[in-house]
Amino acid sequence: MGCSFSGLNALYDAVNGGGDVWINENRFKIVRQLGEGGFAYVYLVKEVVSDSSSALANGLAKKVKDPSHLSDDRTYAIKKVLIQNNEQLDLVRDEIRVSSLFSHPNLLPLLDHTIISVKPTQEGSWNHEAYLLFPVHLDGTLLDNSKAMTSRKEFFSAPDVLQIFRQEENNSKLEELGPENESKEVGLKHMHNLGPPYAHNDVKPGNVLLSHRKGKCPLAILMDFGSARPARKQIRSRSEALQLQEWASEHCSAPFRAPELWDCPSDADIDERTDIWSLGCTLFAIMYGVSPFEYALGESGGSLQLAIINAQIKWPAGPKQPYPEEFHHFVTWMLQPQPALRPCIDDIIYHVDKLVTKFSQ
Ligand SMILES: Nc1ncnc2c1ncn2[C@@H]1O[C@H](COP(=O)(O)OP(=O)(O)OP(=O)(O)O)[C@@H](O)[C@H]1O
Repeated sequence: MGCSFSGLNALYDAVNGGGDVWINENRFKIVRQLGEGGFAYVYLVKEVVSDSSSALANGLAKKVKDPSHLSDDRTYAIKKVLIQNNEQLDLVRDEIRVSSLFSHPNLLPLLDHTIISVKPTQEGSWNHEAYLLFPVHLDGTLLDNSKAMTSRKEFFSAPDVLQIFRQEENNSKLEELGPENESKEVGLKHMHNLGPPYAHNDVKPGNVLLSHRKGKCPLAILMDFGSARPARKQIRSRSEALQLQEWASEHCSAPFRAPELWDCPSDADIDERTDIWSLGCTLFAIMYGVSPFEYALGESGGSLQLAIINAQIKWPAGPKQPYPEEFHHFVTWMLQPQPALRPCIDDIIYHVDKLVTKFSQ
């Protein structure tokens, strides 16, 4: 993936003037900041078109393959990534390359991107900025939503937990798209079933955007493919194991990180079930607002790594349990510390469908 330098000066001047951002031939006005990450800022933007009557036929519409990704009011999200060295540049290029592999209603699509050089660093090498354009979802992440619930001492209802997790309703849309999309699947299954299978590697409530819909359960959209990689790795030496652990410590959020990524044996077959562990932690967090291991350590603290390696799970006690025992068993099943015994995404979908039948009536 090469850098695009089109519109370089216009883009640089506009951004520094605090006004518009150009991504290739399209111009966007920054409305406000939506969030920020490690080296990134995310803005709500509005596409600027010269002739508003033909807005949806021009500009971005010419660029975006799937018209359902275009917004009626021309608002989008732009993620601006600050790049200081070649390693960071490679990471952004990976994020762009990997994002273009997926097309699924539960995976946030990358609509367009540009990488520009901005100014030389003191050492004389160039700094870059990447601008990534996405559909915008203004109802916050699953983390924002579950934190708000927890602070009000409220819980998602049992059927809502299952619907958010399963996303079945949304996927009936897939069946309308044609036979190749006929199987009811969630976004993660789409990634795990690619050839080769990809792992997201950072499944957590902060990486799931929610979009509320009238009379339906919220649409959950997995984002942030910066850490997604081919999932299957054969580890055959101590140094390969340490390399994997080091990579995971930088890319996989600690409270949601699978045990084999904390303490990898020198002879191990790693696969996409690292994501199933994170999915189990995410389901716990939909119910109780935090990862199970942060919950188990509580205020007294302790080693997160040990709690995870020992699969030390604790359930909220009390006479009024918001969720049936089956939900706890389901989470415990996903949090199987031995990866070879952990279920895969097809098992999860089969099981959650049984729970939906039982608890969503
Ligand atoms: N498409 C979007 N629509 C609405 N808000 C968004 C969108 N993308 C990102 N955000 C907001 O911006 C925040 C940061 O985005 P993102 O997680 O992609 O950045 P990051 O640098 O990869 O973060 P991290 O360092 O946590 O991995 C999100 O938590 C979310 O609140």
